[in-house]
Amino acid sequence: MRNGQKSELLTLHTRPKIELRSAIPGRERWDVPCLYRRLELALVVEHNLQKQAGIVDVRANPVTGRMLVRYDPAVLSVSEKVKTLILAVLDTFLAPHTSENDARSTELSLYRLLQTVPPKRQLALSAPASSVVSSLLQTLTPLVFVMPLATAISGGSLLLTALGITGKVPQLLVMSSLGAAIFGLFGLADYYRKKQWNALAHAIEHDMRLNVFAHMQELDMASLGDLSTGQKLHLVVNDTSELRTFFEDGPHELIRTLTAFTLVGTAAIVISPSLALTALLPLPLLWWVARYVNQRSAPAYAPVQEATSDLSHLLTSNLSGLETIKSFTAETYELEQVRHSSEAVRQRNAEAVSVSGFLSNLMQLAFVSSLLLTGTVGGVLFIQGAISAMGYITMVFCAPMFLQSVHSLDRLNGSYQRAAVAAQRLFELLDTPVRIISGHQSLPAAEIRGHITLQNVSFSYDPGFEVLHDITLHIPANATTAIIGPTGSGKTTLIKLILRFYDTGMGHVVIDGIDVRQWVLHDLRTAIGLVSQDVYLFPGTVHENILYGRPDASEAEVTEAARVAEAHDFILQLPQGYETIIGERGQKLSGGQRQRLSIARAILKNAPILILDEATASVDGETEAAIQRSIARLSDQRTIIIIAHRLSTVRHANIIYVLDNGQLREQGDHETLMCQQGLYATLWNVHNGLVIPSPVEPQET
Ligand SMILES: Nc1ncnc2c1ncn2[C@@H]1O[C@H](COP(=O)(O)OP(=O)(O)OP(=O)(O)O)[C@@H](O)[C@H]1O
Repeated sequence: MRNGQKSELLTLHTRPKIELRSAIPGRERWDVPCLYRRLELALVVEHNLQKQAGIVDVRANPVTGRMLVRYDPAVLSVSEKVKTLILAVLDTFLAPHTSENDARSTELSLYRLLQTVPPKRQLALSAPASSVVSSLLQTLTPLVFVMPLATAISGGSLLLTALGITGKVPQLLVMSSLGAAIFGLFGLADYYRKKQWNALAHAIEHDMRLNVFAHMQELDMASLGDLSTGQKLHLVVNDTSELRTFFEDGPHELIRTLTAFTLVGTAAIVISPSLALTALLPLPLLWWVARYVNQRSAPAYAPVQEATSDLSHLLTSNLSGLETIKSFTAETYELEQVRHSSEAVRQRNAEAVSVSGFLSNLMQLAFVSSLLLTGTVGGVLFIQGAISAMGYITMVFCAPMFLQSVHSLDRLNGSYQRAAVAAQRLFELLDTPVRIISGHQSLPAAEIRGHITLQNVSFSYDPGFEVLHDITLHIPANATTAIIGPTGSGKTTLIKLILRFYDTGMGHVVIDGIDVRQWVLHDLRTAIGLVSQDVYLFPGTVHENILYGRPDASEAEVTEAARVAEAHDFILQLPQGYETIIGERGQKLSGGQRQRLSIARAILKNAPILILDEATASVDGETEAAIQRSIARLSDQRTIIIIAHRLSTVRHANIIYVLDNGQLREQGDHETLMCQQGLYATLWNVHNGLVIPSPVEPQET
């Protein structure tokens, strides 16, 4: 960040003024003047506001000084809450010390990013070197025209005459050939330069994308829980590509500008100091016009971007809710919404084109005026004999390149800032420590017996809100254990602790006598087959999805796993059987079919511990009973844990644990628990319609 911007940040630490422009439930547009022309602040505020609970999406626009906030009305019911959040985030980043730290950390991030470049040693050297060569040649390209022209109108080249080439026509031919050679060389050098920077930029993007993705995979659920899928995607795709965009052009633009300044400036001073001064004269004017145009042409397009973003948001939500729209016969209403939104894009675009057309003419006018000034003053100096024809022509041809640099430097600044903020966001994630550290105790799956013990386990997702309280229980090997309890009682949480998606706050989870924290994480998770509540299937074929459980399994093993999961018959009825493509998240299958595929996948994994978390909730009773029978046959070779709300599913389990509100209330087999006449018996009776649940009793399990 520039010093000027730093001080700008420092001066703005009084409470910012913000004003609501428009609001509909779930979406508000705010005027936030302190964001105006402060790209970096806008990006940082946008990033941090997005992390707040209830905020769905934020667009902070430094060009208009406005902010669009999409939020979840269920969490942030009133506008005042959104306002409080915006002010809290602004306060944090406008406070003097924080701003400076933030500026420093942005710069540090870019510096850290540059440190990742040297390992790409060859590219790190060849890209800047090719830029220097290409820039030198580009600065010389005006000579392609200057040399023949000067030869034709002057008395000929003294140098060529001295070399024995006399006569204007031969000299003209030599000059033209030399010019063509320079131009040709520049073409080659620039082609090579583009390839080098492109390769380096893509290598940086590729490495960063892989690092960030790998780190996301390693991070525990608690660290990632703050980021929405959209934000994760933004980091992996958009922020990394922001770095590539900068490296593709930014450093080369800088080298080119410096080369043009140095070469043309030196040439101008050698030819005539007064002409050099003349060439510099229009610079302040041009700088001012370039800034004016850049600052105003972006605002002209900002409303177009906002309208386009609104339209795409509307389309995305409409297209994903097509079934709901149809069921409420709201097609006409939705079409009107889209028509209105699309019309806004068209109108704003027309307005933007008329403004930007004017601004581009203004820029051209400033550019031509600058050239005319140099040309006129140079012409006067030539007439007075202060400079030669060659010098005059050289300046007239070189000045445009010199002056153009001013325009590109201003653009470069914007691209640099976007890359610096993207780098900061990426390093912020990479710096998030991995909290679930693998242990050193290695245990091959074949040697695992599958005794699981929870010793005085307490756990909370958020400090102060304990969801499991002092649980001690034993899950025997080669038997079926059921965990039941009312919704939200902590059943899934308990499973997550066994898998080490989270670590216990207090107490121990022990498998085969070893604390799970001592296990090699890979071994632990390989030893457990999980069918979770939220079935996730990959967009591919049925066969590929089952094979995900054990990629080296044979055809026969895949079919056998499908049979055990009662999936084989329905798979054969699909259009292409096992080769049927099941669509995104398996959307071409019914809920029950999806569940059976995920059971088959877990069975194929053939892990010594199999956990079924509401795995048969969406299949009919008959199919469920068949799956139960198949799984029961597996239970003498492995530990099976079943979580189910349908109590008939767990009736035959060897041991049933009843959780209630994070506490272990009862344990025993079905008969024992029924005799106890406690919570289990009540739930069983409710389940079988023997008791009508009262509002104070648990409604269902
Ligand atoms: N990632 C999370 N962050 C914060 N709280 C959570 C998280 N996941 C679950 N909880 C809370 O922990 C408690 C137990 O949730 P859990 O999913 O373990 O219940 P459950 O018994 O499996 O419920 P269900 O039968 O509805 O699946 C609930 O109060 C829930 O709100």
